[in-house]
Amino acid sequence: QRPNNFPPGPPVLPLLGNILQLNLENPLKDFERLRKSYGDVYSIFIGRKPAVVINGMKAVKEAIVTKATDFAGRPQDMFINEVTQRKGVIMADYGSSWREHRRFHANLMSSTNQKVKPSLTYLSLQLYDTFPVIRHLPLPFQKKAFQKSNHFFRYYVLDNGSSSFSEEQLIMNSLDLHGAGTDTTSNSLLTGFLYLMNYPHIQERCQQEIDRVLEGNCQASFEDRHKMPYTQAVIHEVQRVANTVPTALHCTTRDTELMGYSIPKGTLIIENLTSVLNEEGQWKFPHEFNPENFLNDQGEFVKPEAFMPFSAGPRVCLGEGLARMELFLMMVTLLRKFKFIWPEEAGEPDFTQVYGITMSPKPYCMKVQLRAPQ
Ligand code: HEM
Repeated sequence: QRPNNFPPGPPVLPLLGNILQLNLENPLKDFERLRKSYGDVYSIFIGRKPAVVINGMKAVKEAIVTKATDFAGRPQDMFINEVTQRKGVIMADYGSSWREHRRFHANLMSSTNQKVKPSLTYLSLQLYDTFPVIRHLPLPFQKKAFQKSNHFFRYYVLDNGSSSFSEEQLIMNSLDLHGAGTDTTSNSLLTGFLYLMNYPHIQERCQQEIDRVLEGNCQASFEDRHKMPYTQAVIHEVQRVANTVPTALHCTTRDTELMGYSIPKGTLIIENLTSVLNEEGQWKFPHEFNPENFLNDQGEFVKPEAFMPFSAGPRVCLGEGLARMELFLMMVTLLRKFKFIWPEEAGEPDFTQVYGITMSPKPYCMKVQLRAPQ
């Protein structure tokens, strides 16, 4: 039974709840269908466990920004909590350990993020784990990676006397950052190049802008983005359609209210970010790939409020700054050097995403042509 004044939802079967009404391989269409019947805030039962699904910018904002701390918890009774032993940042509940670790990483990132190089601390950890072969190569990067990783570990162990810092926490935190930071950025890039190959006029317009702004410079810097409104709009539009993290799981930290409904403490919250990124009324072209979604009539870059691929509020993505920098520098550097072509023999492109904690495009082939030096 739904508690008093709980958000409405479909009829519930004993023990099974609503799981027969959800396609567990990809529930996003079901979430949208249920929204049409029950509104922006509704409830479903996953077995016997109630969950509230929050859709659309207005409701999502009220929950995670206006009522920020009320909705900043993470569920603690799931299988993943056993695996992570309730440590780390991502699945840690709202509380002092989460706060201390989040602050530690945020400080480390921002103190070193002033220039591009410092993010090597994180990048090197990721690269080192992803491509173990680099350990055996005599690359200058090797030494840097080691120094930076050592810096990270030393900083963690020495500079933090608090009780929530421990070796187990360090391991879980490293795994969290590795997990959260690799698939997300690389899947966004994969989606980006899939679209750019199939919208060659958009790719060319980016290249013209990049050539013009970087003329005479050997490298792009993150600051150059202010001079590249069109490329910025394209990268943001890529993130919008890539919808890389389609939902975020939260948990209420106290009895609270949302859009007039009552939600008890400890309720699982499914924040449907997909429903914001393609919400009608928020975007000029919600259902197509179109950089105009981020450009005003003067061709200037503008970021609508509904652009929330990193979520918002206290649990907003910790790596947002790093991810935005990575996406910009990688896209600009690659587009400057190469032309990306959809191979004729590949037939019609399939833009359907494969559902998961992170969404990815289906595997595809690309033709890469070196551009004449600009
Ligand atoms: C395009 C790339 C990325 C996207 C779209 C993305 C998106 C997200 C989203 C939607 C969340 C959940 C927020 C919530 O619960 O409301 C999240 C959390 C998180 N992300 Fe990212 N992310 C990206 C890259 C990164 C990178 C590069 C890192 C770090 C190296 C990172 C670290 C984290 C961490 C640690 C959390 C958990 C924060 C917390 O629970 O307090 N992410 N991200």
